[in-house]
Parts: sequence; C-alpha cells; structure tokens
Amino acid sequence: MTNDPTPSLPGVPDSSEGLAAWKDDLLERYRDSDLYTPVVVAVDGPAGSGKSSVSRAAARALGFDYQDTGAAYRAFALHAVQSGVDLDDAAAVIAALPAFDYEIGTDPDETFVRVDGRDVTDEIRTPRVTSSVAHVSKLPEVRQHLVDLFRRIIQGTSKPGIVTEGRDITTVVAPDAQVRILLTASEEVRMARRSAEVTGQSAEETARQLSRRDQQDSRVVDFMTAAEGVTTLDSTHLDFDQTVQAVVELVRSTATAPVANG
Ligand SMILES: Nc1ncnc2c1ncn2[C@@H]1O[C@H](COP(=O)(O)OP(=O)(O)OP(=O)(O)O)[C@@H](O)[C@H]1O
Ligand SMILES: Nc1ccn([C@@H]2O[C@H](COP(=O)(O)O)[C@@H](O)[C@H]2O)c(=O)n1
Repeated sequence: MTNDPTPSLPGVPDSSEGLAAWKDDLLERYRDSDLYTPVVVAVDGPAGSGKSSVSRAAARALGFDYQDTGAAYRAFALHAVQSGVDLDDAAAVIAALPAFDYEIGTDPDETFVRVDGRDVTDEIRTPRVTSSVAHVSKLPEVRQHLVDLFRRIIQGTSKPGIVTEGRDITTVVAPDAQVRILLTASEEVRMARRSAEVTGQSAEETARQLSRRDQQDSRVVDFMTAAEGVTTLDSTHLDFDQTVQAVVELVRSTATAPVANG
C-alpha cells in the first residue's frame, strides 16, 4: 500500500491491446493506493429469493468477491451442535462463539466454508442445520459477533468490489454500501424454486419449511420491507439471467469506483 494518494499516471496508449493493459495497470495502482475503496454491494431478501445464486453470478460478472452471510450462521449452528451445546440454552450458545473458527471462500468460482479447518460446504445445507439456524440467529450476541466478522471480510477484499448477501446487510452490516438491493419474489414462486432444487421431501414440506423460516427470521430482522435508499428487485417474473443482469446493471449505474467490464 503506497502512501502517495495520487499515483502518477502513464499516458493513455492508442492501441486496444495497450489500452487493456493500461486499464489493468491503472486498477492495480488504484488498488495499491490509499484511495482504494472497493464497491460494496449489499443484497437482502427472504428464503428462496435467489440471494445466494444471483449474488454469486453477479459478483462473477463484475469481477467482484462474494460473501454468503447465511453460511456463517449455518456454520455456527453446526459448530454449536457438534460442540454438544443445547441450542435452547442461550448462554451456552454464546459461550461457543470464541471457539468458532470460521473460513469462507469469497471467490465466486471457488466458494467454500470451513469450520476448524474442516470443509462443511455441503453439511451446512442439510435440513438438520437449516432447521437449527434460527436458534442461534435470534441471539443478539451471536448476531453482533457475526456482523463484525462480515464487516472484516468486506473490508478485506482485494477485488474492485464485493457482493454480500443475507437478511440484514442493507440495514445493519453495510447500511452505507454504495449499492443496496432487496431481492424478492412472490412466496409462491420462491417455494416453487426451492422445491425444484430440494430432493428427498415433498414440495409441500419444502414450502412449509421455507414459510416457517421466513416467519422466524422476520421476528429478528425486517428483510421484507426495503429501508430508505434500498432498491427492491422483484424477480417473480424474471428468469435467473435477467435477475443477474438487473443486479449487474444496478451496480454499474450506481457504483462510483472503477468496475470491470466482466
Ligand atoms: N430469477 C430466478 N428465476 C429462476 N430461478 C431462480 C431465480 N433466482 C434464483 N433462482 C433459483 O432459485 C433457487 C433458490 O435460490 P437461492 O438459493 O440463491 O436463494 P436464497 O435467497 O439464497 O435462499 P436462502 O436464503 O434460503 O439461502 C436456486 O435453485 C436458484 O437457481
Ligand atoms: N445476514 C443473515 C444471513 C442469514 N441469517 C440466518 O441464517 C439462516 C440461513 O441463511 P441462508 O441465507 O443460508 O438461508 C437464515 O434463515 C437466518 O436465520 C441471518 O439471520 N442473517
């Protein structure tokens, strides 16, 4: 990181190849300067709205990092259970926080989740973990611990920007994010999308679980109403690619820092 906030800039080349290299060099210089402020994109929404898949794809298109904050709540619930904690014992759950050794891969093409160095990327998506997360995500002490972690990960990105998705990103984790989006869809469409990807249980059971989780989550965070300055993106009648493109265009039209033409 240089101390000179205004790096001297080379002359603009006249060839397209030279221009591409010049742009990359400029981005590197900018990234090394004290002026570097990555574009922060905050995405919230209810279960099955497409936050994770759309945010990851948009981050990939933009050349940004991607952070799935739900993975941390899931991983902590798994850590607590595997540590023998009674999830109904709030004090015991909170006491499990200091030993929670969590890592997440923020490259949208290489996402992973590790607890104590062990890969739990798939395990945190099991119905057993999904049904236990609310026990930990409702505790203010757990939320504050993880909010601090999410902010460190946002500040630590080396990419031109980072897309972070969850329930309280636009309101608590990153209320000053340059781009803030509430991604939603009708409950019927969200249930249908989730049912299309969940196997081993009926569509009715999947719908019940999704509705129950939204009810539990909405007692802790209001992620169904866009706060001031948050753009609502309703994907009920948009396909996946259209939704991703809508996010990318929102970032490109709003962000003030250089954004790659990915
Ligand atoms: N606009 C869309 N059109 C069609 N399918 C979509 C759209 N957006 C997302 N999907 C699909 O819906 C399913 C749920 O998406 P995703 O897991 O990203 O939702 P989510 O909001 O992260 O859910 P949760 O909060 O429960 O993790 C995925 O199979 C995804 O590919
Ligand atoms: N910012 C967040 C993100 C998630 N949660 C809780 O975690 C659960 C799992 O989240 P997914 O996005 O993986 O479905 C979710 O149901 C919430 O209970 C949260 O509280 N805040």
